[in-house]
Amino acid sequence: IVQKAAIKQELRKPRKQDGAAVWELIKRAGTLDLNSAYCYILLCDLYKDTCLVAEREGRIVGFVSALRPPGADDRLFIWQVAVDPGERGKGLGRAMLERMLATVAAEAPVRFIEATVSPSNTASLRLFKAVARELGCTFRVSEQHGYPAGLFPQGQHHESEPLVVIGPLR
Ligand SMILES: CC(=O)NCC[C@H](N)C(=O)O
Repeated sequence: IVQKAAIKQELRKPRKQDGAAVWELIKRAGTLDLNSAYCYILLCDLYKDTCLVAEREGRIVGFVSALRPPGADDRLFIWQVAVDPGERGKGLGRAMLERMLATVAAEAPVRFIEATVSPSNTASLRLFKAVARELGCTFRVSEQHGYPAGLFPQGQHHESEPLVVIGPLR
């Protein structure tokens, strides 16, 4: 039996000093939209209450950015979930989302967790489905919502980003 390697990392709120390492992680992850380093420094500073990093032996190996959409105070929009390629398959993504939910819900109730996930990002879809199962509530993908490919600049050939909705959470 292959024992799942014990996950030895710390999940914590980011600091602006983590921004550059988060940018490097997103670049390594390769499946996400790489935002500017400035964007990640700002997220780790001004949005630290709804962001989280996983640090292992001094390296940033995981990151989640989220926000409360203005005017929808019972929703939590998960922007990016990034796991270092070397740390995949150990439940880190799920551990980070569960910690994020627990932290944010302690401040104010969360009834719906939302995200956009491209069809090719099957690992991310599996992760959100697992979180929905864990929470005992429905998971659905709404093609009408989210960000269709047509919203992106022609030359980028960006995939569509359908909206994933988990909830209502009990
Ligand atoms: C949940 C998640 O990681 N979504 C990714 C959205 C988008 N492609 C991005 O990378 O920001």
